[in-house]
This record gives sequence, C-alpha cells and structure tokens, in this order.
Amino acid sequence: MERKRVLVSERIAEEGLEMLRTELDVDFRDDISREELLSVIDQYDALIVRSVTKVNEELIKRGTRLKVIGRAGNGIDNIDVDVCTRYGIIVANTPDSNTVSAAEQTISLLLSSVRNTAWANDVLKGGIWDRKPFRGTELYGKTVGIIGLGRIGSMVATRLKAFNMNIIAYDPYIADERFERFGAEKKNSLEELLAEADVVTVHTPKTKETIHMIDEKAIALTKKGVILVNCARGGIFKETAVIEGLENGKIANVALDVYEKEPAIDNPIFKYTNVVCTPHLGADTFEAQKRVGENIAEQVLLALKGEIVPNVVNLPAVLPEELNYLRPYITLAEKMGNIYYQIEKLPIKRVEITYSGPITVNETEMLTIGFLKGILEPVLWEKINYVNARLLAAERGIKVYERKEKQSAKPFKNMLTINIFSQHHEMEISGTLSRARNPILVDINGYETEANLEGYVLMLQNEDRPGVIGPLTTTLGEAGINIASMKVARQTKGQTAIMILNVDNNVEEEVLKQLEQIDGLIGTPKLLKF
Ligand SMILES: NC(=O)c1ccc[n+]([C@@H]2O[C@H](COP(=O)([O-])OP(=O)(O)OC[C@H]3O[C@@H](n4cnc5c(N)ncnc54)[C@H](O)[C@@H]3O)[C@@H](O)[C@H]2O)c1
Ligand SMILES: O=C(O)[C@H](O)COP(=O)(O)O
Repeated sequence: MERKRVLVSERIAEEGLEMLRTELDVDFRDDISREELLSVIDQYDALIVRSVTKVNEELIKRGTRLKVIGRAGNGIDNIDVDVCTRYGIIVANTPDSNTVSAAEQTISLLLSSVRNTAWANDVLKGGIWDRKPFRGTELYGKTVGIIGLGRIGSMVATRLKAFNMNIIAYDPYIADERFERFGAEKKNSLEELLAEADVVTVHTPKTKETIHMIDEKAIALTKKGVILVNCARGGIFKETAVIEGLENGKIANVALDVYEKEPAIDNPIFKYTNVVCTPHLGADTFEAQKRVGENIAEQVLLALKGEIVPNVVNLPAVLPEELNYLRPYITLAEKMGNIYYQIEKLPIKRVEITYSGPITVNETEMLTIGFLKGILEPVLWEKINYVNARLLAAERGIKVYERKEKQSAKPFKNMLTINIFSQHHEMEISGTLSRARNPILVDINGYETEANLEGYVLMLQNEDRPGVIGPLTTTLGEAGINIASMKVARQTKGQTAIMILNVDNNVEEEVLKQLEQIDGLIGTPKLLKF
C-alpha cells in the first residue's frame, strides 16, 4: 500500500521526525515559501506546523487530501480551527509538552528584567565596567498579578511563591478552588489586579477578549514603576501603549518573548534598555522540543490510522486518564454504529442513545461522536472522522438525543442502548464491554445475545424448532468456516429466534446463498464485518 505523506513546515525535534518516518513519507521543509506550500499541499495527508505557518481557509481548501493538522506546540491562533472542522480535518496540539519551559522562560525574563541582566551584559561585553545604571529591584515581598491561571500561569504562581512574592490572579473562567490550590488570591476584575500588582504577567490565549488587553487604559490603572511580562502571545500587549508607558515613566521594566508582528525585526520597543526581549523562545528547550516532537508525531500517526487522538482541539476536551478509561467504550459505540447499515438500507431519521451505569459521570460526548462515526462509516468511508461526524450526521438529517441513567437496568455495570429510527422502522441494540474490555453486543431488538463485535459476525433468523442448527453448522463446516462462538436467542418458545455467530473467516456470497436455502432459516443471513 502507498505510504501516506506528511509535510513538516517548521522545525521539530529529530526524534519526532524519526517516529513519523517509521510509517510515513516525510518532507521536512522549514524553508518552504507560502507560494510553494499552497501549490504542493494537495499532495499531503498531514501537515505539521508550529506558530509561524498560517493554516487558513486558502490553505485548507487546497489541501484536498489533508486529514490532520499537527500543531507541534501549544497556541493555535495561527490555525483556523473552525475551517478545519468544516472540512473534517483534525487539529491536534501538544498543550502539556512545553508548559514547564514557558513558565521557566517567564521567570527567567522577569529576573533578567528586574536586575537589568541583559542590558548589563551588553554594556560589559562592550568593554565598559560600570555598575551605576543597573541597580535592580527585588521580587521578595512584591505582588505579582497573574492574568490567566491555566497551565503556565499556575506554574508561574508556584515558582514565584518560592521567591516570597504575594500572588494575585485574574481568570474569570476557572473555579475558586484553582486559585486556592495555587496559593493565588482571586481578583474579580482586571482593574483590581492592575491596581495592586507590582509585576503583571499575562498567560492567556490570544482571543478577541485578550487582544490589546494591556492597552493605554489598562496601563493607566497600574502602579507607577510597574513591571510587565508577556511570554504568552503577541498582541495581548498593545505595543504602542507600552512604549508610551515606557516614555512617560509609568512602566519600569518590560520583558517580552512574543510580539504583535513576528518575526519581529525592527520593532521600536527594542531600543529601550529597560526592555528585555527574546525571539519567541518560551518553548525552545531540548526537553520541551523532544516532548513536543514525539507527542505530535504520535498523534499524527494515530489520526492517519483513524484512531482516537488524545489532544484534538476540535473535539470535546477529555483528560488523558478519563480518555484511557473511555477509549474501549468509544470503540464499543463506534462498532455498535457499524451494525446498522450492514443490516438495514433505510435512511435514519433519529437516534436515541441511553448511557447507563457509572459511566454516566464521564464526558460521554466522545462516545456519541464515536457512534455517529461508526454509523456513517459504511456510507461515507474515509470521509468521516471524529471531527466531522456530528456535522455530517446533522447534514444527513439525523437527529441525535442522549440520555443518562445512573443505574444500569441489565446485569451489566455499564451499558449503551441505542435506538435507531428510520421512517417506519426501529432497531434497538445494546452493548457493553467484556471482562477483557472488548466490545460485545448483548441485545438486538429485544433478543438477549452475546457477540464479540470484532472480525466476522453472522446474523440469522430461524424458526425455533429442532433440525435447523445442524444443517447450518454443517454448511459452514463444509465451506471451511470455523465457528468461534454462537448464541441462539428467542423471546417466545416455538416462535422466531435469532442466531449470532462469531466466525473466523469471511463467508462468501455463495455460502450465504446456501445458508438461505436451509429449511427453517428465515430471510437472508447477514454477514457483518468489524
Ligand atoms: N512563549 C512561548 O513560547 C509559549 C509557549 C507555550 C505557551 N504559550 C502561550 O501561553 C499562553 C498560556 O498557555 P497555557 O497552556 O497556560 O493555556 P491554558 O489554556 O492552560 O490557560 C489559559 C488560561 O487563561 C484564561 N483566560 C482566558 N481568557 C481570559 C481572559 N480574558 N482573562 C483572564 N483569563 C483568561 C483561561 O481561563 C485559562 O485558565 C497561551 O497563549 C499559549 O499560546 C507561549
Ligand atoms: O504556543 C506555543 O507552543 C509556543 O508559543 C511555542 O511556539 P513555537 O512552537 O513556534 O515555538
């Protein structure tokens, strides 16, 4: 089979490239121009970027083969995630891989800033021994205002606590418990934080709300001699306002890793000796880049195999431990979805999914998405994935309803019961996990059964009387088909029963026709493949 192709348009660690090369054709092109990128993107199944490559609609439209965009890093403001979702393209990033490095860079910039380290270094190396201009400020006992107490903001908080700083934070989107956990005093407004902080450091994403969050108005509210740090995203600080604050003496020091325009070359802020600057190096440590490279390679490989990818940005957020627990249930939901169009050819109007048992305390949205992916797979094949499953189901007029019941009614701890409605017909299937955590079907249209949802599954209806099963097993045996397991189920003695068999081999059309001829079998046998 032809190997899939990935284009890596920015530098990632060699370890990551090596992992990709084990399964894919890899083009590492960190010198690629925008023009060339646009003209070759249709040859690739995956694209790996960092913060420079703009993944916008123009690029996505041309990337007709693209299945996944891997962001080797954290921030995704260079990627139009909504457009990717519309085109069914997975966007995955590595949010936890470089947070320590970014937090340490924040501390490094802050210390360098309050002690004039970078400026003193330049002067000394320029041949001048002078100590007077560089008298600094201690962090001890000062107040730091952290805006955004997420992954990096909270790491900055715990590290600055060790400097005996008083920590205050503003983040309207997190629970009070998080402020307590990181020893930060909660501020209910940005204004309050700005009025009290000696140091202001931002750790939010770049959003409509945070662009130019630190502007003239915000700076006017700060203490005279405030120190400002931005190791998050360019644009959160309005640079013209910061320059004004430097000029009029309101701001004592500024530390920047990120800029409104990157690469930043002739930025007017560079001329100030009390501004310390690095060229977006927050994530640039050997450790972080190794983690980022390996992590993104792993996710891109999973995405190209149609498997569950841990850090998909355009899917519900699930913690890694929770995802590990849910993964076999997502597979179960997906395989249950696979059943319908292998049996029926009637368009679906509505599905009702009931989750029962302790699983209901979890984020079940991923299971619903898995089910929809499974149901549409026989129809849409490679076009469907976890990202676009809900969208494509909605486009096909399938309405989805979900319900949670804390207690499972059946003798299974956790169970999924799914009712699928077409115009005049309903199918009900229930599934759970076996002791080995493999997906099993336990009920179909009210018949209690037990079938492993893997390999080949043969489904038949029969009259509940002697002399039917024998010819069936003989026919299969004569065709060289081994029966791995078999369950016969009935609702009323002597009426219609069903048989579900796990078989080790494919059952050819010819054999299915022979089975159809057996006296006592009803209708056409169905062979399901998982
Ligand atoms: N300099 C670098 O190289 C580098 C490296 C890694 C990450 N980053 C950037 O650092 C920033 C933080 O990353 P993270 O992993 O901690 O993100 P995160 O999502 O874990 O945390 C962000 C926090 O900001 C809060 N927030 C959002 N909008 C806010 C607002 N208007 N006001 C106050 N708080 C708000 C959120 O509630 C969240 O708690 C991002 O911008 C990321 O891109 C930069
Ligand atoms: O968001 C991030 O991960 C950092 O800003 C690092 O970006 P980079 O991968 O371009 O260094």
